[in-house]
Amino acid sequence: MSSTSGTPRGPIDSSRVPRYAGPATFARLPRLDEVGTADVAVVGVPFDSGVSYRPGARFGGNAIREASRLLRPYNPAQDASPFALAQVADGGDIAVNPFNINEAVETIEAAADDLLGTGARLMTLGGDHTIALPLLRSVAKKHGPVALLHFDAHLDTWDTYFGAEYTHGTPFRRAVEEGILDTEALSHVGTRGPLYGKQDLTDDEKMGFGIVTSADVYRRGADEVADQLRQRIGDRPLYISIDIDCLDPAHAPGTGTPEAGGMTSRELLEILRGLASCNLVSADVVEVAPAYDHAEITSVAASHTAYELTTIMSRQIAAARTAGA
Ligand SMILES: N=C(N)NCCCC(=O)O
Ligand SMILES: [Zn+2]
Ligand SMILES: [Zn+2]
Repeated sequence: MSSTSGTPRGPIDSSRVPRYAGPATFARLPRLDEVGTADVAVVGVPFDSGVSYRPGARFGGNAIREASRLLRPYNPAQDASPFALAQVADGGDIAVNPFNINEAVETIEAAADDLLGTGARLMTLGGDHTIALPLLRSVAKKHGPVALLHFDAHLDTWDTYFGAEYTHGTPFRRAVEEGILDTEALSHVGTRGPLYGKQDLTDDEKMGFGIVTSADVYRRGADEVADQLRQRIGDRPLYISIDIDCLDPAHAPGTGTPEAGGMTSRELLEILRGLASCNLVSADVVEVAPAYDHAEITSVAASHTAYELTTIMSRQIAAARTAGA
């Protein structure tokens, strides 16, 4: 059955089947092959060959799925039941070559093309931040250059590492060079930590990015930051890329390049809720490296982050359907 028409199939009922039983899918949702097509496809990309420090984000997607067993069907913060409003399904993993970054980038783009071609929006679970480039390429083929909200401790607009163009520190410079971002609406949020030089900031600004540092979030508060971001984005098609290291290492220790002084998970979730009216076409949550995690702190934060993003998309899909009906 194609579930984009008819009643969406929701998560396994945790009052009947204990939530710790059985194989993990995101939020205990059905697999994509069980429902045919989905409005939102949650997909893993187990790839971390683009990292500059600690490896391990290839295991991030499955760690987020495991942690997401505790998510419940109603989201009070957005007053919505995301899995009833739209068909959300777990599309499994995009299997990519760990020994050839260029090939991996091509494979991710092709797989994203296929999924977006079915009409689904993507909620991608990384993987390291390299994967944002092929995902953005694919989204831009469908929507044209997109607005980007990039939550991260890092700029990720550096040029190359050891001569490599495709790494987790360089996806957004490549994306600007390729013309797949709307340079009127680019923001980093949560930025902090030492840089290679002041030029990093000058280059970044020239590419069109605005910066909301983690200290700005602390000083101005989540609501004001969300208002400012919303104004900049307007009704443009929006892609949100969330590097879990935007959070303080206290809130997300399980990541590859941790930086002190980050946002709290409460701040991140609140900013996202403040963006609920934006036209979110796809999103990713990347850089969860479970080997450095403790008590699933990081993967729980990442699962709630993906839940808020999924809720935003589901609400918009339902609203568009009502408007079109
Ligand atoms: N995208 C992430 N997580 N990190 C980028 C850090 C690049 C560097 O080592 O300078
Ligand atoms: Zn980062
Ligand atoms: Zn990053």
